[in-house]
Amino acid sequence: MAAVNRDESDYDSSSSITVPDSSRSWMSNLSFGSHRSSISLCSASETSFYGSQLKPHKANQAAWEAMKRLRRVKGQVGLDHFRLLRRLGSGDLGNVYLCQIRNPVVGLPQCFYAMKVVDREALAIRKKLQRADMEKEILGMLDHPFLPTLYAEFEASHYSCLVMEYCPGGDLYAVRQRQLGKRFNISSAKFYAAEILMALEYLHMMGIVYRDLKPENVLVREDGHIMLSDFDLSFKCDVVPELQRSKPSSEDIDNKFEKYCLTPSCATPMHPVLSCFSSNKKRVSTTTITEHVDGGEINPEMVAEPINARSKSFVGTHEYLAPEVISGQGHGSAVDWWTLGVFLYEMLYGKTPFKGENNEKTLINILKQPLTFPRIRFSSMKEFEETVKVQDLISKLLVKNPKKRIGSLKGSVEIKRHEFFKGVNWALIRSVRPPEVPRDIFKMRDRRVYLQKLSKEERDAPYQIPQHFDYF
Ligand SMILES: Nc1ncnc2c1ncn2[C@@H]1O[C@H](COP(=O)(O)OP(=O)(O)OP(=O)(O)O)[C@@H](O)[C@H]1O
Repeated sequence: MAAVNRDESDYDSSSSITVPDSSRSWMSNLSFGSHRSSISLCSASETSFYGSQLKPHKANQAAWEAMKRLRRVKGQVGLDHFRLLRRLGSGDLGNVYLCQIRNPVVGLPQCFYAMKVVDREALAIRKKLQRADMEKEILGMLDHPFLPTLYAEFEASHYSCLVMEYCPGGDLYAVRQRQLGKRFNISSAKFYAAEILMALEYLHMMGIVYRDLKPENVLVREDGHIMLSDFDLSFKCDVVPELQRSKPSSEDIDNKFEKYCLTPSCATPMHPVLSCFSSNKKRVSTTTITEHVDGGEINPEMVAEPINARSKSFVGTHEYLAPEVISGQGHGSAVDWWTLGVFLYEMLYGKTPFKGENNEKTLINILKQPLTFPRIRFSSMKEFEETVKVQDLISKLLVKNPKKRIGSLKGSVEIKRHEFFKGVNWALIRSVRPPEVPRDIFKMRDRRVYLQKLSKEERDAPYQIPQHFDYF
């Protein structure tokens, strides 16, 4: 997702430390069609539809039902079935539009969707097509309340279109700017961190390392709960379930790490993001079930962590890069726990922990500078106690050595057990009232603007791909 005033990088690493040119940014403004005079008016064709797969958590949702009915009636879902209302934002890969189904399904409320439109020709020239394809593949796999649902995907001319859930609450970077002192209070930060932790846990279980956690990529849904977005920097590997009967020693883990981490295809530098994407059975990652003997009782515990998945790509946002990404030594799922630490820090203190005067200094700080926290005044004993706990968690997440970082052995389970999250009802968190619910704003502003009735002519007119995708 496009960041506001935040420098980002997508440099491929070599095995040495690379300090990229601070002026380079991967938020270049791709404007569809601005460089081409015409686009052929071929009809949109649906390449595949993930709706045919089960998305159990969406079973009763109107937006999902409307899409299923559309597919049933039309056979295929394509661009001409949607009305694009406005551009929601743009990123390195494409533009995202707010849209609705052109002829609403009788009996169902008219729903909004977000459509990500990617110009495949332009991306091919920029050698970023594989990223877009990976994002599409990952989105198609997801079925989780805090992750995007891909309702439909199709191609229209040389554009690739992904129809997803629309999040009217903006991103957490923007939400933070509205808070008093541009900082969240501890309980709000805990809520958002807990939901993100659940989303990361699910991704890791699926063998996906997210790699791009930052407030700009955390969108707020209509009900105030979060949705992680933007998977074009993620990497995916095979997850092989494994039953682990005893707690592994750190030596075992180190051995495993050595054994799997640098298989040739994984270690190939200059092959960004996709270096771990191909299915290579040697690059085993694990879904582990451990049994703990605690006071004579065995407490089986599900641990899913692609610990052994490795990539050497230099991707991410400078301030959020983990030390092992910068040093190019190969990284795995522990990078997501590092970014969770940076995220929590930014939520609470309104800045990231290692930011330097420029990108180069930031990277050096990440590698060398010890973690410190700003001094703050406490308004209550409870706030003091909570601060001690959250600072302890952040310190454990921001351990520079990935093998010693919390979460690197048993994944999310270790983090969920931390004192800071004590009392969080993980199973019911999606039913908890979020700190902010954008529904009211949505009702007042967006609905008035976007729920205008279409005339019959408008509804019936066939959709034509505009010369420039921005004009609609
Ligand atoms: N589901 C959504 N609901 C509302 N707005 C969205 C949604 N998805 C994306 N956006 C908006 O569109 C912008 C661009 O989206 P996104 O980050 O997915 O594009 P991208 O090309 O992958 O970006 P990046 O350069 O970060 O890789 C976001 O900043 C956000 O404002």
